[in-house]
Amino acid sequence: MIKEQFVVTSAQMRDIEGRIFAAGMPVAALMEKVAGLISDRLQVIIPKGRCVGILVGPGHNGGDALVVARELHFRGYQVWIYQPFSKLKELTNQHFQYAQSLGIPCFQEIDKVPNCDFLIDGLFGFGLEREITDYIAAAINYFNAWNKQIFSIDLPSGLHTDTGEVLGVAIRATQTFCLGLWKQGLLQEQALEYIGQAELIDFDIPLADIDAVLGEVPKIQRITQTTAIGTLPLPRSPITHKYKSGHLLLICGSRRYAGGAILTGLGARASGVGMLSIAVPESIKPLLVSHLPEALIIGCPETETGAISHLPLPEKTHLSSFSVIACGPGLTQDSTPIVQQVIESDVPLILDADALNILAQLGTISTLKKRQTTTVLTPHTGEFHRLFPDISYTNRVKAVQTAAAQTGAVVLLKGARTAISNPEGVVWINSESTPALARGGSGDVLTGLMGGLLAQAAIKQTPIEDVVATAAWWHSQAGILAAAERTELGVDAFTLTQYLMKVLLDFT
Ligand SMILES: NC(=O)C1=CN([C@@H]2O[C@H](COP(=O)(O)OP(=O)(O)OC[C@H]3O[C@@H](n4cnc5c(N)ncnc54)[C@H](O)[C@@H]3O)[C@@H](O)[C@H]2O)[C@@H](O)CC1
Ligand SMILES: Nc1ncnc2c1ncn2[C@@H]1O[C@H](COP(=O)(O)OP(=O)(O)O)[C@@H](O)[C@H]1O
Ligand SMILES: [K+]
Repeated sequence: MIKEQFVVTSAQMRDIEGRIFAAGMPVAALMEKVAGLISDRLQVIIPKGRCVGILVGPGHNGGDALVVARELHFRGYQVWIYQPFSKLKELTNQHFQYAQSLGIPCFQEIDKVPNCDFLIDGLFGFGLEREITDYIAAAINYFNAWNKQIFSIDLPSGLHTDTGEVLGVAIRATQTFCLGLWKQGLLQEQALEYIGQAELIDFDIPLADIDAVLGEVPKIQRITQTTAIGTLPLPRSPITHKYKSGHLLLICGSRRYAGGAILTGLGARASGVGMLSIAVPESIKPLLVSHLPEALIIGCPETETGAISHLPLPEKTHLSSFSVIACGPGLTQDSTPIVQQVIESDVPLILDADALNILAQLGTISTLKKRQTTTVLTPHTGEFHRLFPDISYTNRVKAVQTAAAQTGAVVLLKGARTAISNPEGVVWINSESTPALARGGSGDVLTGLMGGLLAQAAIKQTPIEDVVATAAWWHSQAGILAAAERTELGVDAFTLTQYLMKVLLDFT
């Protein structure tokens, strides 16, 4: 495991730091080390000599900020301190005394602070334990209203370390320097607008201390480039052949939603899967053939609404010749028998979009409980609510853990920070994405991509949830790359499929 993968609660961070201090590392030394790293980063970002306002809280987050104030002061920045608290922790108080002895202007009153273009938020870190009220809340609102660049130490002050919810009011940071290990709250959707650009400041926490607190297999992990790339079926064996790179069956599309089938097919194509079969209603078969000449397009009998009525394949035996089946994009809700058929098959299965809506109608838990092989569900929040009406999805980590435990499936809940859980409750969070993906069709692309990767993984026995996490990572990295080159308005689902390959060229 690498540092970037771990995700901790405030209690776990407290325990980990407690082990470091118990082993002999003086608190003040760690603070000096951490704040020194932050000061180095800030000197790269903030032009020399500029005015910098330091917001200091009563705890060690404030202590960090005071060390930063001292260092920037010596480096020639115009520093002032706003410190409105009457009682400070001992170490924080010492740093405050010293800053004052250096002649750094310190203000207790909000209306006395001079204007400046850069603010350092050292009010609260992972020790925030209750709602922020009265004059501190007023101060946070005041500084937010400046609309200046704010750099938060560890967390934007006011965010709950574990859930990311705003405790009354919170600093809207331009950048957040998360200390040591990613805090769980920084990976929650509701925190995103307060975090700004987040980066991890590694201060050499021994892995032994992390393992001692989080255990061998941590419950929650951040998907990282390293883990994602490591899971890809690369490099290929020189003696491979098309059947050794998996055979994926997509069951998707309808006369009404032909595009969904094409997008899913293009996502699958980008995965590198060896053999791709796509079952669609007969009437749109020519369309698929023209877009995906390499795929085996299976024209199916269709209902009068233009949905697949049944698969023309001979019963089950044929289905089991596929490594993976991905079913749902553009299917419409008139294809219930197909969804029942694939659920009853013994083939690893991804259900998305309308297949999920049909599953919800059939009864999520009762229908899935018969399945013995791999099932992956990829709902967005709306589909999730239909599938699991009594699971709240405000805490998305808990939501996917509960859904996965109840169904025995791997559950991926799509969104700005996609969360994935396996039935044992191990959760992966995709912590980097782009709102450019929030457009119709981009979920279809993910389904195809994931199906193709799973089909290849079946050959290599790669754990299912690692492959699902890699698909989510690859998909969002393609969105990020496309948005960088075409703006966040320029990433339609078809374009997204074209960027999937570019991502790998960057990372491999
Ligand atoms: N533990 C350590 O020695 C280290 C901690 N670090 C820094 O210290 C921070 C944790 O320090 P602390 O544990 O002191 O906690 P914080 O500095 O996050 O602040 C908690 C303090 O604020 C008070 N407080 C909490 N909620 C409040 C509210 N709503 N209104 C008013 N006061 C409130 C608490 O009573 C406590 O004194 C980390 O986020 C990080 O910035 C790093 O320097 C590494 C070393
Ligand atoms: N605000 C956002 N930021 C980043 N990614 C997002 C955001 N909103 C949605 N997404 C991603 O976009 C895709 C949308 O999928 P979905 O809702 O299934 O679309 P469709 O069903 O139309 O294909 C998912 O991969 C989801 O994670
Ligand atoms: K802070």
